[in-house]
Amino acid sequence: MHPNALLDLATQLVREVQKLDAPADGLVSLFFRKNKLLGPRERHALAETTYAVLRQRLLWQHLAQSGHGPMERRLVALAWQGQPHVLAVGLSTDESAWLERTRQIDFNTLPDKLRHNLPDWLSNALRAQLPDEEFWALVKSYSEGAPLDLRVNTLKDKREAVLQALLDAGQQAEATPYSPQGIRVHGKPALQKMPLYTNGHVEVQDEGSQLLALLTGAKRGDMVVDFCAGAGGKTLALGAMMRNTGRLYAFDVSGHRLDNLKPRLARSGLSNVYPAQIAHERDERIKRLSGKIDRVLVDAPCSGLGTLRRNPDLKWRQSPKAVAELQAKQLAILNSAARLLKPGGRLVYATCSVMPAENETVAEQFTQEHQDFVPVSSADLLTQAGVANAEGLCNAQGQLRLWPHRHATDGFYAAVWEKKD
Ligand SMILES: C[S@@+](CC[C@H](N)C(=O)[O-])C[C@H]1O[C@@H](n2cnc3c(N)ncnc32)[C@H](O)[C@@H]1O
Repeated sequence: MHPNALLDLATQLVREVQKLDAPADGLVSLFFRKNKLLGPRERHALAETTYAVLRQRLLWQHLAQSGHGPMERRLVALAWQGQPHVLAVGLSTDESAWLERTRQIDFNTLPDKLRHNLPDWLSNALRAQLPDEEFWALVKSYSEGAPLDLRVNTLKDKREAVLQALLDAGQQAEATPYSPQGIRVHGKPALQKMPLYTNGHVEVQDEGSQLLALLTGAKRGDMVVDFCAGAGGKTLALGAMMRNTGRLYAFDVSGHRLDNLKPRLARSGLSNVYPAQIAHERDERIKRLSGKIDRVLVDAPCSGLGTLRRNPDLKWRQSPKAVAELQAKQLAILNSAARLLKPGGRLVYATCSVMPAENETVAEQFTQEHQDFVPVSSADLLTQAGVANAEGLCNAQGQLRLWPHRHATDGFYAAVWEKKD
């Protein structure tokens, strides 16, 4: 495609995504479905440029003020991630001269806000939790993107064997430092074409997610509920921990998300999973299973603010009001899910958020209101599950608290309780 046409399409895509009225990943996929002539390399350039605009939106908007022409075209020029010749050929002489002038600016001299590219409410919430140096390390991690983590399906294979197969196929990969089932792959392999993937030996799953599943301690013969199962990332991990025995209910209010679990289940070889759409957290099905379940995982709907490496649009699409609304929902779901547990059973509450309002605050309120649930240290449970240096993954209360800049995972949180006998 001619550079002019490619820059025009990039401008259109950035205009769509900048409306911030829908998740960026969905808008990018939709755009590619509508523009079938784009080749893989062009798609990559457009997607990466769009994400680069979102990641450093305040900086680019500030620099774009000095240029001419449509704002989105200026943002594309500033954040361009494709081949340099596209800009060299596609931009006018004036545009090229302007871009060159912006490149002379030393970004380190700019105000903090243009360097961290976060809305005030979010930077304040992060700074309240992290010393200055760590805050900037976190900001840096956001612009580096996320690695590709795989979880080995232990029903079908062993981590060492999968790792060797990947290395033999010329991939750069290594065992993840914490999860005993994890492999981190560098570069962008065509995973979906690999037999290891199509035959269900591996699934894509952030190392942090793998640790959440481990916290449940689900084992052979257990009755387990994955309350907010979605497309089943954690369901699959739980089913493998249970060695395909017992009964694993995968509940979600979204039938569409549960539908996405089906092909993954087929690949995984699991036959102990019972997906079921529920109307809400107080659905009749939940009442019927009350007091019968050994392990409940509540992977609650959350702001997703722990996933900014992958979803930079969320920092512009979320708000303090949305976080407060989510907190109320999270407590309602947790309270309802807790009723499922039998005495001695274990409850895990998890989010992919770094906001205390969705994490420690929810856990504290639950503990205060449920004298029959005793908090359990995630650090101890992870150590028992064979995770090295588990203390370093947890907050002062022993709850799992993962950070991209510290642990190279998404920002996950988990609190665990056991129901008194
Ligand atoms: C963080 S996502 C789950 C991700 C999933 N566990 C995984 O590992 O792929 C949260 C899920 O909660 C679901 N959800 C929202 N409200 C719910 C409710 N009241 N009861 C059960 N699930 C709910 C959403 O549809 C969404 O799929």
